[in-house]
Amino acid sequence: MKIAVVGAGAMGEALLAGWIAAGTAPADIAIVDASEQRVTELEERHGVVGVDLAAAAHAETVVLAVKPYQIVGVLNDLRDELADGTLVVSIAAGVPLEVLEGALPGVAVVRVMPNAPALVGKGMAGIVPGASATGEHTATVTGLMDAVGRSLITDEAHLDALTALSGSGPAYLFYVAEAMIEGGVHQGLSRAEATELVNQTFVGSAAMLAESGRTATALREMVTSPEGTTAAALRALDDHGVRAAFLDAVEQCRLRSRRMAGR
Ligand SMILES: NC(=O)C1=CN([C@@H]2O[C@H](COP(=O)(O)OP(=O)(O)OC[C@H]3O[C@@H](n4cnc5c(N)ncnc54)[C@H](OP(=O)(O)O)[C@@H]3O)[C@@H](O)[C@H]2O)C=CC1
Ligand SMILES: O=C(O)[C@@H]1CCC=N1
Repeated sequence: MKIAVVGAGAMGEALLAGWIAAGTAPADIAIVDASEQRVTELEERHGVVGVDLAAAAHAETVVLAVKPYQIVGVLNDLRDELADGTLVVSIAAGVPLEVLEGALPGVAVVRVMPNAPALVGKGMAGIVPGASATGEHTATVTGLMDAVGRSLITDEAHLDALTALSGSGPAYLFYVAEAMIEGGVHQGLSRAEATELVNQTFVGSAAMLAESGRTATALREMVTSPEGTTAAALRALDDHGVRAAFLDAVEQCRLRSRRMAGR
């Protein structure tokens, strides 16, 4: 078994589905979850194999995808079961290497902050290798994350801020999409029409950010005709302090990530 995902919730499923879409055989992926029903659901949906933690501990790479407050319990259960040479990856927000490595002395550990678009091969992940992780371990993790999007090797000191942009960021964008759809409904469009208009506007705008080689500012200016409709809309967003709200949201997210670790 190549990969074991411990905690097959929203992000665990996004990663394993992304890996399968990228060519990993489902039989090479094992899952462990507190809920038997969830295991059966994912076995049926993806063809992966449900195992217990002792079996998962013999995978080449064990990905810990439980909630942050559940990690320590899992680490304690895992410690005596881990096979020699197993690489442990934690995707838990806010749980520092100090805690992970303290619970698994001598084990190669890598911290990763992935994001939900890994599900569709467009993820963005931050990677922080622990003290016992070799270049080969880091390359393994980079390979796993690049298979479902892109990755960046960073310092642990920057991981809370990275979480506040790419980790939680998809939720901010879905929130903006929801609000725009609501705006369209308020202006008389059907919900289906508004949804199609907004979803495709996100797809097109994201493609421009990715492919045009231009900055967000240049692209925003391109849409904003002098004395035009967009300028009127952006003025309303500024009047409502939307930019400041985003600055604060990113800060609150970073602080929450820090607080989760008790730092
Ligand atoms: N959601 C996201 O977009 C992202 C999440 N993350 C990180 O991923 C982790 C998981 O988040 P998310 O997927 O949203 O959370 P979920 O609650 O959806 O997933 C966690 C899963 O782990 C299960 N679980 C709990 N305890 C155990 C255990 N002892 N052994 C095995 N499975 C267990 C849970 O079961 P039950 O519900 O029954 O407790 C649940 O199915 C978090 O640490 C989060 O910080 C990182 C980046 C992005
Ligand atoms: O909301 C959370 O805590 C997780 C971590 C990053 C995205 N979701």
